[in-house]
Amino acid sequence: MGSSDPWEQLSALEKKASKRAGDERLPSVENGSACAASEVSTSYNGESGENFQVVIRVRPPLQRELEGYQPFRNTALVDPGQRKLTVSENAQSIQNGANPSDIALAYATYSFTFDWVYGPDSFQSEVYDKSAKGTVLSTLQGYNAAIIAYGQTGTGKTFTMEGEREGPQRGIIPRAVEDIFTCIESDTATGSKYLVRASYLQIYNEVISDLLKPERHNLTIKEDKKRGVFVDGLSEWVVRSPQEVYGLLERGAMQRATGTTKMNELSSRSHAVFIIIIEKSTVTSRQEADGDEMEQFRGLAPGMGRMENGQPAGGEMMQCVKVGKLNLVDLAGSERVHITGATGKRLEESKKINQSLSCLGNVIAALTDSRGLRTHVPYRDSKLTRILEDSLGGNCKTTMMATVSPALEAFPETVSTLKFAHRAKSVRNTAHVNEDADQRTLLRKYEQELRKLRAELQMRQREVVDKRHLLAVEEQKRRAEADKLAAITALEQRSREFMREKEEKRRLETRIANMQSQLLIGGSKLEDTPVFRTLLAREQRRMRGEYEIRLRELERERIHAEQDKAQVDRYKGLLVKQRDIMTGLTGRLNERDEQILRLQEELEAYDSHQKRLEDALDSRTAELIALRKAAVEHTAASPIKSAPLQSALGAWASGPSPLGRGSSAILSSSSKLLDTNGMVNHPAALLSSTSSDFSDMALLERRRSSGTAASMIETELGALREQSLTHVKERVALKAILDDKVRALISDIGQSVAELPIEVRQHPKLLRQVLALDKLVAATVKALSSASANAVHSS
Ligand SMILES: Nc1ncnc2c1ncn2[C@@H]1O[C@H](COP(=O)(O)OP(=O)(O)OP(=O)(O)O)[C@@H](O)[C@H]1O
Repeated sequence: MGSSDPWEQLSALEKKASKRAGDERLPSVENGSACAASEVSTSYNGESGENFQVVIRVRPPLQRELEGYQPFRNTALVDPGQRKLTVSENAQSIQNGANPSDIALAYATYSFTFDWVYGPDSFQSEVYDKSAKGTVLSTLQGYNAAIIAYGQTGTGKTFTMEGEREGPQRGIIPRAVEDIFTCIESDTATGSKYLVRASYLQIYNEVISDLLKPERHNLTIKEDKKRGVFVDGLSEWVVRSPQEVYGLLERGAMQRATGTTKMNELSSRSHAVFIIIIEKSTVTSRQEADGDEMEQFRGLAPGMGRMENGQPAGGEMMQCVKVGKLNLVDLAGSERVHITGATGKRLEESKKINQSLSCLGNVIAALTDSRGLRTHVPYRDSKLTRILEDSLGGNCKTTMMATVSPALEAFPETVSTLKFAHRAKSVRNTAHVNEDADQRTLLRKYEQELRKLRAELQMRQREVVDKRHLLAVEEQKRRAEADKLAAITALEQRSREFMREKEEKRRLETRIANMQSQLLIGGSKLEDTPVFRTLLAREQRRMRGEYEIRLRELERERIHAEQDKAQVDRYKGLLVKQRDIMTGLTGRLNERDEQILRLQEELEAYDSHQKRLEDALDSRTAELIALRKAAVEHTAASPIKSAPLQSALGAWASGPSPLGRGSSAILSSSSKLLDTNGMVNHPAALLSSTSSDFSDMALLERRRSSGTAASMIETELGALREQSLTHVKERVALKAILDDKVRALISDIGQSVAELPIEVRQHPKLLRQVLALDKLVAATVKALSSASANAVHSS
């Protein structure tokens, strides 16, 4: 399909489809042919599927159409009773009684029947009640439902879907929201619960955005078995009243892309989908429930799901959750760009809108393929068709609301819309109730969360009760202790009183005894009478008994009090001891921590110091090896042998060649300590080998090989002697040259200098240089003389 204009594409599709179906009578706007209204009507007269309704709404003429450069001419004739709409370029004549078939001969004339046709005078309430209400309310039963407004730009899609928020001009969305909440409120069945949430998205230039969370942009569409097709990352808002939904709608409307076009001052430039998801939970007894659909439900309400003798108590209660989804779709209006004169951004928008509407046309065409093959439905060709996949030919009760203009200037678009809508009438949907068989609904999650929270609350309450009990016991204990203290104080007081009484009694007894000793009864003292004595003895016994009992009691109480005090003291002592131990332990732990930290730091410092030393050692070792090697080579190559240097080199320097056996042994020994890259493998070992053990190693090497290589040494010695003699000769010759020729040369120079002019002769540098040269020659001759003597001596 080359063109991006949906009208043209639809016509092409119509032509194709009609050819396939062998239906040549279908009208075609593009080829200008027209057919009789009755014929057209008959050809389209199939019953629409119950789950896919198509209705048409003709809006009243707009001011712009009434006041246009041409006088307004109506093209739409509505017959609501017959659910029939006739559109004609000469509708006026038909309205005046002319036969539509006759008019169709000269003017393009079409007749269609739909599930409902609304004329320009229709009310919003009428449209909603007859064509939307049923679809909307089916969502409360767990069905998917969709209302899709389709039509040319400026024909009343937004007016029909949204209208005004209040008053009689309220559109389908506000009325649907009201109805949903009214139904929920009026559902008084016990156990019925609802959870309603809403989302709002737009597809603008093929990009899906969340209108309620604008930062969520460029969302992707996903599909899974449970949820069907859904927009990943789209925000969902739980709503509890129509007002909350209106709030969301207003927020979303502010984000929605709109613009002014030639056809509509506030044209929607995006497809908008307002989604309402309703989860309904009902509780029924198992007997009433369908085994497959219901899920055992326990714990939502007291007594539910109780088991008695392994049988459900009083009929086991079941929870059933149904999920209904309502898609309210306000499509962006299609337009013929060459007529509307769109340019720049508007042109791009229009292209994208037309493109996605073309995809919608393709999907409808595929779904209504007259061959009934439906091999491939191109849902994935656009975001719009992908989102509406369920609503078009899927699990959904869908109402397509096609809007048209009555104006003659919009006649081609009107015819195209009607053809598209009529084709859509053949779409068949299969709607079924969505049961939450796998417990994934939000409602269930909320309920589970609620149950968990309630259980937690109960536990907390129990804990609070326990704590209260503990507090009461502690209060009792505190009071008992206070009482005990009071009792002890009282006892001490009583004890003191008792002692006082006892003292008083003794005093009285003494007084009585004193007084009685004065009395005489029948010639004898009163106390001496037997009656008196008996009485006194009895009284004394009684009093003693009483006092003894009282004393025993007091003693018992005292012991008790002392024991309690001792116990308290013991506990106190223990606690103090434990506290001291803890304090001590904490102190020691802190000390240990500090010590460990200090040690750690020291260790680190030592490590880095050691590292530095090792590095220094490595470089020194390398230097030493290089120096020794250079010295050996130098000694071997030099004709002059310095005794101190040779003794310093020790065994290194001895050998027949500049790199003789001694030095090669050392070098091979040191090379063992170097890896293939010449890196020092073990610096400490190398140091000890190079500083003192190299000569030992060379000697050892010599000893080891002395037995076997004695002859080799002899040969080497002979060669050395010869070499030495040659050197002696060379030195003697050199000495003679220096003595004769150089001295003579110097005296010549001296004479030449003496002959020079006085100012040149007195030049300090020249004289000094001649003297220095003379001295140098003398020293060299001397050195050569002693070296020759030594060489002669040693050889
Ligand atoms: N049935 C109607 N009764 C009265 N006025 C209507 C009706 N339908 C549409 N209108 C008016 O027509 C104009 C265009 O309508 P609307 O914006 O709803 O068109 P649209 O199809 O949504 O356009 P677009 O696709 O460009 O967004 C508005 O001013 C609206 O009030």
